[in-house]
Amino acid sequence: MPDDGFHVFDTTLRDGAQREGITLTVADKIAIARLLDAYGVGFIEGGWPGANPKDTEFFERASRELALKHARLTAFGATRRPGVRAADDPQVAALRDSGAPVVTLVAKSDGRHVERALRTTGEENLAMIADTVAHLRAHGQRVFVDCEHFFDGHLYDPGYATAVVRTAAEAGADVVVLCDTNGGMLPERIGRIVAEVRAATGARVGIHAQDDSGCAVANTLAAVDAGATHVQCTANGYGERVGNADLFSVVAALALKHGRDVLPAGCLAETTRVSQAIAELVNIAPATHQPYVGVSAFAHKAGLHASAIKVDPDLYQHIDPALVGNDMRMLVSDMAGRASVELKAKELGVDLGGDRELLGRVVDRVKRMEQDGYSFEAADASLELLLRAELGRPARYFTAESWRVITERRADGGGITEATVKLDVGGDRVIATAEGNGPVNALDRALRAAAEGAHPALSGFELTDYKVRILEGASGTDAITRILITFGDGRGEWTTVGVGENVIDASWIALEQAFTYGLLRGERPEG
Ligand SMILES: CC(=O)SCCNC(=O)CCNC(=O)[C@H](O)C(C)(C)COP(=O)(O)OP(=O)(O)OC[C@H]1O[C@@H](n2cnc3c(N)ncnc32)[C@H](O)[C@@H]1OP(=O)(O)O
Ligand SMILES: CC(=O)C(=O)O
Repeated sequence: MPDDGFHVFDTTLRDGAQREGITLTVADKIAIARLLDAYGVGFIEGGWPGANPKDTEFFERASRELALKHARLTAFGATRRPGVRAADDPQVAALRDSGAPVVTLVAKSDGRHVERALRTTGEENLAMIADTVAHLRAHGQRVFVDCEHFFDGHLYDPGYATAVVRTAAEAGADVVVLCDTNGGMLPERIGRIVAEVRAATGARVGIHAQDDSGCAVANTLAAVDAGATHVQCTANGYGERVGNADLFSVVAALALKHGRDVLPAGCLAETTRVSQAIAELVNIAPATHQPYVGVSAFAHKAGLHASAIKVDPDLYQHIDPALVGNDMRMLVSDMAGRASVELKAKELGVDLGGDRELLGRVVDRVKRMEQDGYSFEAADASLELLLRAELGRPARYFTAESWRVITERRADGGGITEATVKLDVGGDRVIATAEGNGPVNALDRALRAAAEGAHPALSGFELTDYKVRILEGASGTDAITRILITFGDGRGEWTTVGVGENVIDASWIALEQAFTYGLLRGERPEG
């Protein structure tokens, strides 16, 4: 269990929810809080009680429903309004009565904001901070103070910004968090100011970095290097405008590069799973290129990289992906060499026996096909069929003699699409015709009708994705079309690629391969 000497503070449910496109229900918040708690963060900022009914309800339900194992629930809100006592300010009362053992208070620390946004004096702002901290402390709550616009404020008037930190600490704030609210700072300046503030005040200092200059993670780590012992982050970097410091990058860097025990034992390996689960809950597709957790974070495409990775994966990876629950992936494309193909074949469970001549043939074929418009990066199933064919062991459950599609449109707007396929299935010539709502649907049905008798597993295959990409767009309707088709069978999914001068040709190739590959994988033992 990480000790209280270093805080991983998550604000996904508060600052993360300020991202455009995220709208969380109370149930979403509870589910995310459970994931973060199991992941082992020290604090979960749940929202701003009193600011909206949802956040108020979250805190009511959290006290009853969330039995947090690692994290302490934290309520966020502002210092009292100017000219009122903290005890008489209804929004301070909402924080006090939220049931949260910890409160994070946002306070102004930039003189310009005090004068122009709060419309009060520097002195009154200091009194607002001191009163509010003392009031909540007197009610037994632990208090952190988020100094909004701290770094800009420090550049404008270092004396006043430092006085804010000193006031908060002297009033009983446990941690004074220096915020790069506008996100424009760079790491060197963050490190220097954090060190100066610590030396001047002796306060325990935290960091909250927005990502507007693309430096939130670097700024967080620079602050830690300069002595900050509390890091505020959000899952996948969600947050206001472009976002916050990504929790997963920060935690992985602290654990794996700084050697700090920031999570309970065993939790770091859950990083990728937790990142993806939260992405699902907020309904934003996981960022494929996110450091540490993205599906491409350890995907290797260049042939030279693969040839070194074959000797030792560490030669082209900054960490072992398993440490954060991710996997290395090999991509085969026109940038591949023999080593890429060899490693990819291993990943797919196809033994090429280290045959250099065979590997060279596969590389040449892939490169030629990619030149013609194919892309194997996202179509492992097509690549595996190609490897098997080159090995002289093609997967073949049926052979197409011909296919035909007719689409009829009537003047009244009605119409029909009909496909006929002629197959050789185990030596029998089978002809089947089917109707569909479009050419691909009709071909899909006709193919099943022809082959299902011999291969009943086909009935369990379901099309889950169909992507069309027009290549060489300049040639208009003469363009080449690339189709990626994904099928599933309840146990998993697979993707095939087809290329052709028309969309139906390309779709047929991808469809035929998808059915073939589905039957092939059905022969393998579960898992
Ligand atoms: C940097 C950050 O991301 S901080 C997080 C900010 N999060 C949010 O704003 C989301 C939730 N906010 C809300 O629901 C609303 O803004 C509320 C309920 C908090 C306030 O709503 P309203 O009372 O209608 O005020 P409004 O939003 O227009 O303005 C904010 C007020 O808070 C005051 N204020 C701003 N910062 C502070 C502070 N640190 N201490 C005290 N008061 C503050 C402003 O001066 C302004 O006062 P005014 O109403 O006298 O002009
Ligand atoms: C507190 C906060 O979210 C900020 O200053 O950016």
